[in-house]
Amino acid sequence: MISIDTVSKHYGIYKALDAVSLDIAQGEFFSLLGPSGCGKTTLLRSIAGFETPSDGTIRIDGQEMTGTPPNKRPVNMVFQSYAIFPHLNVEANIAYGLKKLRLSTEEERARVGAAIEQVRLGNLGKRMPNELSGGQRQRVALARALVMKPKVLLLDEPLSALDKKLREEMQIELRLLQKAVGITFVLVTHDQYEALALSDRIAVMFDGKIAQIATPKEIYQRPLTRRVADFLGGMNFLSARVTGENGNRLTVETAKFGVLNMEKPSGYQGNGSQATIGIRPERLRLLWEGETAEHELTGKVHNRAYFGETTHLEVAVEGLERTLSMIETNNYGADDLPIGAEIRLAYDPDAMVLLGEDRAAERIVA
Ligand SMILES: Nc1ncnc2c1ncn2[C@@H]1O[C@H](COP(=O)(O)OP(=O)(O)OP(=O)(O)O)[C@@H](O)[C@H]1O
Repeated sequence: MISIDTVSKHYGIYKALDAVSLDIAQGEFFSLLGPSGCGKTTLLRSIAGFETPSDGTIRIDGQEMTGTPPNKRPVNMVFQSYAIFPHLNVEANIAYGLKKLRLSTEEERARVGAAIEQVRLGNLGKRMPNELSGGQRQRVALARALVMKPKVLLLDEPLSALDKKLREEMQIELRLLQKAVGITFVLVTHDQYEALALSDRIAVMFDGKIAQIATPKEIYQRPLTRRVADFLGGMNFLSARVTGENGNRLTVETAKFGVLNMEKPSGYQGNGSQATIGIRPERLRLLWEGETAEHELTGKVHNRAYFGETTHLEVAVEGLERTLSMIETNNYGADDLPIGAEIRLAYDPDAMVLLGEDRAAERIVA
């Protein structure tokens, strides 16, 4: 549906995008995720036609887009600051873009009505923007884009102006809406939870480059590098040493987690090299008295933070340079563990991932 082939964008000698390639399928909910300045907005704006790549090509639906202005592309963009007209009511705002299509009054009314239904604005059609909540205004912005029946909807941090609770509600709705309308959605966000909750696939970007493209589960559970792992959530990093190689598997020795057989990561350095292993905090589990596990460690509670539904523990383990972070749901009493308490914890070697090297990026055009 969208095919991006070695697209670069230079601002003077600065590389905002550096040879980015990716394909987005018809009907996919695809997110561009990364920290501020990584180039995700530049990429989205290039798809929309608001930026012209310095190099590379963008195809939409098989059509090369170079030289095609934004209003001639089969895409529509929803912005962070939902640009709706304050002097027009909801219906007139949604109908605005349709005027140039010169539809019959009935058809225009039907399309506006359908869009209002899609975003569940119900009977608010006659309201003025200043009589709407932030979430409702964002729905108007969405309806305004959907009413044009684009093949692709581009969303630039559309929910970032909303408060946390409303944002979470809108995330669920956005996902349902996308499945209902079947349009390809491309979302830009720096919020990893938003990307995980909404997307079919995510591209994580750093320094103008794609670091990894995968499904939410894969990118969270099997990050390719330390930087991707870190950006997607909490991760315990352990040093290790590679001592053997067999096909795409490596034997890896760790200080406290024994000898592990792991998948070879990208950028693998060779036998004998130092390696980094990651395990997510929620994949370490407290063992209570009488409980045993095949793989366990002992340690001491170094710090504890109560978060209502969960408690985060920092556990000092002798022989490890750093404390281990753990997240426990508060059913069993982790929230009452005193600092200094001796504990045992279980780990699952299958939840551990061998991380590849992050390559240093150069953003100045040579
Ligand atoms: N018109 C411009 N002129 C010069 N540099 C620009 C221009 N637009 C963007 N940049 C730079 O290109 C880089 C990528 O910008 P971009 O807006 O794509 O980042 P982003 O990942 O979307 O970040 P944010 O989340 O902060 O918007 C940034 O370092 C930015 O300063």
